[in-house]
Amino acid sequence: MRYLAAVDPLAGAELLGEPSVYWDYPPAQEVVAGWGEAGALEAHSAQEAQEILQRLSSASTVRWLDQAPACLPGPWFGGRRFAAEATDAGWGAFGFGRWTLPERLVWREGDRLAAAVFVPAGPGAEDKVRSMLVGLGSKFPAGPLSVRSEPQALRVSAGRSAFEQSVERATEAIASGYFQKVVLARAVEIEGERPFDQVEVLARLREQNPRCATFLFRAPDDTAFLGATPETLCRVEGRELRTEALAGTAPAAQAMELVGRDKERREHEAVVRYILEVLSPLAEHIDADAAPLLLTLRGMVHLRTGIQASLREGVGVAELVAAMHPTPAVGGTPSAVAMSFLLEHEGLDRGWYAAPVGWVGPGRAHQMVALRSARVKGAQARLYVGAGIVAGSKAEAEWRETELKSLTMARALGGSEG
Ligand SMILES: C=C(O[C@@H]1C=C(C(=O)O)C=C[C@H]1O)C(=O)O
Repeated sequence: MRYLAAVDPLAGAELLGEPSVYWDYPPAQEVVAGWGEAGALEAHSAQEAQEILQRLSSASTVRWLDQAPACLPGPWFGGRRFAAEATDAGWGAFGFGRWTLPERLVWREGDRLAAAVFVPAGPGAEDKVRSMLVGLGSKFPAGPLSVRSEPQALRVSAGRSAFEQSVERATEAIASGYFQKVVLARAVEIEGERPFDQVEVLARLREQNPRCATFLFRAPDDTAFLGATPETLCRVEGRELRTEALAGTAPAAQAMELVGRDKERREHEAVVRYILEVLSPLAEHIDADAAPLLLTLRGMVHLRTGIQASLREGVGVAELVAAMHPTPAVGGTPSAVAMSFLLEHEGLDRGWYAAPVGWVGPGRAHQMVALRSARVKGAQARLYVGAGIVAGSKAEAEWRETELKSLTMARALGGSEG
């Protein structure tokens, strides 16, 4: 690795083109961009995904020529599907799960940027790494990325009546006692006047959503999955775990009422209870906030309960993801019944939406729940949004909530500041 005289990993796009991965989470000062692919691991099932996470988090998969960096976010980046059943060919290249080791990686370390280059081991590898690193250092743009393009008009299509019908079906099933909560999602098809400039979309997402993780993962067919999500599934540092329950939503103007609303409190409590329950066999000690606080985002607020734990020996990101996903913030309660309801009635292949995405390295990992996100190829974007349904949910209000959530991506895709 070497340090760069530069300030913004994303500015590397001016030299290297669209990145293959991007991850920017200001609350933990994780900012990293990657180009190319020195290695990739693909999972075909939840079991294989777990094995890959286990392997990437237990021992170093790379050999550093000099000192290993202390707080690199990565070096592996990827995600997995929400559920196994795949019906949308647009997700095909992402596989069930996929993790990549970029060829070039640039990240923030304190107030500096660091860079690393990875190549497959073999004769001449060391020389290649050193010369690529020198090349990267001498050409990497020094300033921040400048956003240039004009806002563009978007053509948007979404199926309101189908969504509202599913909400009604869900509230009936809840009233009949089949389950207590289910999170219903829908897709919004968006077409731009010209191909989306993914780098600019990322730049706007990070600027407009400083409390979220702005992310991008690129599949081998060049389809990108990107977004700005507020929800951490698990952040692991050795034996220390940080997680959260994030559920219950209101427009920003109704922030003060949200804490007292019964329906939103029930939606939220379902998530807190579930997380505490699944963590209990995995942790020596768990600490949860006594009551939810407001998490304020652009235009909306959520109820958030912060949860920390000391993990038992041998428990890492792989065991956590296997136990926690899907939480009732994106699935439902009881989980298995809600998941089969989704399979039957949601009529949507969520792909990587609402599933764990993030980075992983030896003993450290950060997995977030991929919300407020879209699959983008050329001028086409397929955006995903959902809302928690409990007893008392009204179809129209849930529709409005998903509309509100869709603005995070729509604003960034259209280039508007609003
Ligand atoms: C499902 C989404 O968000 C989730 C559902 C929420 C809710 O129902 O209140 C709030 C935050 C997220 O846990 C989404 O953004 O698509």
